Amino acid sequence: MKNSIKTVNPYTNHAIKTYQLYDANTIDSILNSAHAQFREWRHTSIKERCRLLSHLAQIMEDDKQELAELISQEMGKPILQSISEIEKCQSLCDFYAVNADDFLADELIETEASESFISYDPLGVILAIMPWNYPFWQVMRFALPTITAGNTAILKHAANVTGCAIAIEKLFEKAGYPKGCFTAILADHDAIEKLIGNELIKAVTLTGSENAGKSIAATAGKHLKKTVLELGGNNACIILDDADLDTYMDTIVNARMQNAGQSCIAAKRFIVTEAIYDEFLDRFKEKVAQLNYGDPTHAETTLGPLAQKKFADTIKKQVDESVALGAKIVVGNTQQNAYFEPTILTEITEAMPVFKEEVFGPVAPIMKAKNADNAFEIASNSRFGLGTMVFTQSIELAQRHIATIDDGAYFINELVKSDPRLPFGGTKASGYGRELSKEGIQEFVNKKTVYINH
Ligand SMILES: O=CCCC(=O)O
Repeated sequence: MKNSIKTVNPYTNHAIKTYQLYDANTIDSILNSAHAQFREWRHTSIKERCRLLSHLAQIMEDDKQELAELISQEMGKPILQSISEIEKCQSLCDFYAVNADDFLADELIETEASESFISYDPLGVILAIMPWNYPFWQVMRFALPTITAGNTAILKHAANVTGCAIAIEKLFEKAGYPKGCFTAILADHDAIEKLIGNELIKAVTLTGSENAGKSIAATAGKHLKKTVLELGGNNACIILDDADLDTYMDTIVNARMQNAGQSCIAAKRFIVTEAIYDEFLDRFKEKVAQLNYGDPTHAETTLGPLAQKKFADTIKKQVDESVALGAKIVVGNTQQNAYFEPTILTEITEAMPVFKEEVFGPVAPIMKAKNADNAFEIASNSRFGLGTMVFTQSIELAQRHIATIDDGAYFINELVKSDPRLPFGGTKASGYGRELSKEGIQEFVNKKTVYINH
């Protein structure tokens, strides 16, 4: 069994660093220390927790360039997008620093009692298993509300972003969080399974693939532990005849191509009504041709490699299988190591991998729909349920579908995106539970009923 992790820069293919996995004793002592800290931390005031959030935002501001460079080096994200990722983490600190007090305040409910209310109490040590595609944001999205609610956190990050995991732990330390509030562990799957079974772990959250979600939820279920799962997506992007392409074409292309397409909420199926189809395809092609592939550390780069060569291999297979089933390549479909050329495909059927599977890279299958009803019908044919977006000037028509979309999000004239103020999460094979907003900070709490007669 491997007992080390080697990180590799996907653009240069050069090794970055080797890390030893933690042994069982080290993991035990981290868990004990997180638990010991929880017993203290749960009694700190919300005011103090919010002060630390603001301090954390300031430290990220000071270290922004260095942190962003680490993201770009470990997973190939273009530097300006890495900087935005750090800034989004700062905005999340700011959001909870202002709102946590309200979100966690006792909620009075009138009954026959002299007083009755819900008290939002922390649970204990929460384990997070996080992915590499937004290596700071996804971790902070879990950690900031969870810790601010009075829990402590242990992170098992994706191996290819181990440097980011350690940098995040250091950020919490530098911001003044007590030791044990947030700790990263370097561990393999077996160690994680064992950890989930430990009585000191009170709940588990995972952002990752559907299979990883099923496996972690099964283990957690065996031990009756709560899980929050944010899994894959296959978001439809519907373009209706009256879409305002002048205004939204950049947004639409960005919905698929940002982060080299490696986003759970990316637009992964474009469903375009007949009358606008040809114009849309031409304009999409034109924008894709303007993407600038290159060194992720250069500011002019807008498209980086995929985070690992094996991810590009998977995409190549999904595209080739779709082509064998009749898809037509308009542009793209070449691969070189971790680079996968932005690819546009047409003549798509619902049996093809590019339609029914999540394709985690810069691949845009574009389908023709007869009309709006047909477009929404095709869009709904997915096992996944993260989000749907529609571009149209017929707002009333789009609004009529609010009740019929089964996903966790529905965006009209905007790409599906996460926002600290809004709940984030999916349905069906995309998982369950919500992150961000008031919903997110109330996921890992005991909503305790308190009933008092004087
Ligand atoms: O991969 C999922 C996207 C994450 C986000 O934007 O919050």
